[in-house]
Amino acid sequence: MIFKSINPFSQEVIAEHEVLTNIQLNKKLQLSESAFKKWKTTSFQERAGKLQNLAHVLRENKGKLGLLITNEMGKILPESIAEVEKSAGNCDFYAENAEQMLKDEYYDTPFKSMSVYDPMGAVFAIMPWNYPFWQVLRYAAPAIMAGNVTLLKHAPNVIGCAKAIESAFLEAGFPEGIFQQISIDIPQVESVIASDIVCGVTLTGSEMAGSSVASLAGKHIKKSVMELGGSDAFIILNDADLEKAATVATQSRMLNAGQACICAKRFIVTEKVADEFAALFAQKVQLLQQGNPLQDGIQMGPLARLDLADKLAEQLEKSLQQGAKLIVGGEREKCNFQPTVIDFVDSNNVAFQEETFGPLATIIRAKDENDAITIANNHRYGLASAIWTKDRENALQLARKIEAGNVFVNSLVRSDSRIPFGGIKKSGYGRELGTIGIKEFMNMKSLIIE
Ligand SMILES: O=CCCC(=O)O
Repeated sequence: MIFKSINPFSQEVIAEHEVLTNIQLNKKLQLSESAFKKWKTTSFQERAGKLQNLAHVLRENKGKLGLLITNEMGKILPESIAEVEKSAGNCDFYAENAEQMLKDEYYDTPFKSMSVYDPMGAVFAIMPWNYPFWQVLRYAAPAIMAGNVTLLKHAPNVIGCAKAIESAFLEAGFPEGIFQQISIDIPQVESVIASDIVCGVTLTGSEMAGSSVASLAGKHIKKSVMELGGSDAFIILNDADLEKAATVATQSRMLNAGQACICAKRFIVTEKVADEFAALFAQKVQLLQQGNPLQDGIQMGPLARLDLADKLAEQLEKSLQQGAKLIVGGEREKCNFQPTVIDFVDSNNVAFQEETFGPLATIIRAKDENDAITIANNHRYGLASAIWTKDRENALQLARKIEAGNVFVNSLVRSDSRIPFGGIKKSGYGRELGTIGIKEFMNMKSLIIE
């Protein structure tokens, strides 16, 4: 069996990658085990030196790696290069901070008591194609700094990126087996999870993939972190700076051609300012230049695969049948989906209920502030949200009422190495990034000494 990398803009097959046989997979698992035995004994200093080398290798090659990302999944070249830089930044962050984050913790007891953090083995990662470098370095940098090793099953359409990341680790001086990419098919996933060397599973992907992988992790008593879908609310209140909100709304929905879990998907606007916001938003979305992601000046490339464009087109058609009004875009040619805005969406509409993974923005009109929060929370997902208002105090009160893992006020929702990231409800559980991110796959061992 082979996985094909297909350039979504040209539809050319750019590479073919063979799926590992079970014998080859077992060898990789054995290599993980022997690599872990040595790696867990290395000092933070040694690991940090290698991770900083990796950051350097990524930055030195950002042009070439950026081009690979764009060719495999279609995002515009500047976004691809920025993704490589952000990944390098995450390596630096954990290289600099891991030792402090994992220092022993002492307790106030009449006897001596403390907790120490031990690495546990191989973190098995199942990662998506939308940020093929960032999603990987986001979990791998902390896992490896903590003394764990890792096995990556990347999405079949970005195996070239997976191989390039593995090569970058080797070029940075990491011993073989610390980071391994494994091109495997879905039926092989359980054997990896079941393997004794695997201490846990981290998955970024769809709710359906999360549910089945989390079940397997449960069956084999392995910890899991799930970063799943989202339908983030972008709430605009009467006193918001509408011009700025519309600019950030455009960015937040359309970046990466709308293919991010944390793209704003539901624009919930209070009635008083809804017409004005809709007009500003439509104007900005209409100006976006869509086309060849390698061409200067292009702001949005194609969707990553034809089936994704088919699904979005279907969601758009249904939502219009259900009463939404098309105000911008709506056309689609192969993987190129016009940036689109629909208005007068209600909570029964498919574009409200389902995650829309592409450049389709939905405007929902709310009676007032309380209604806006109720609408935002009336959803199966709870990844992130944004609130736009000039009243910062009120914003903080409202932010506390939002059911999501992250809430941003007057700002673009984004991930940041320093800040925990993850969701609730069907958006998953566990956290990546920050201090909590590095502790997810550690044995917090308590020591009590009388
Ligand atoms: O797809 C979601 C991840 C986006 C990010 O971490 O910035």
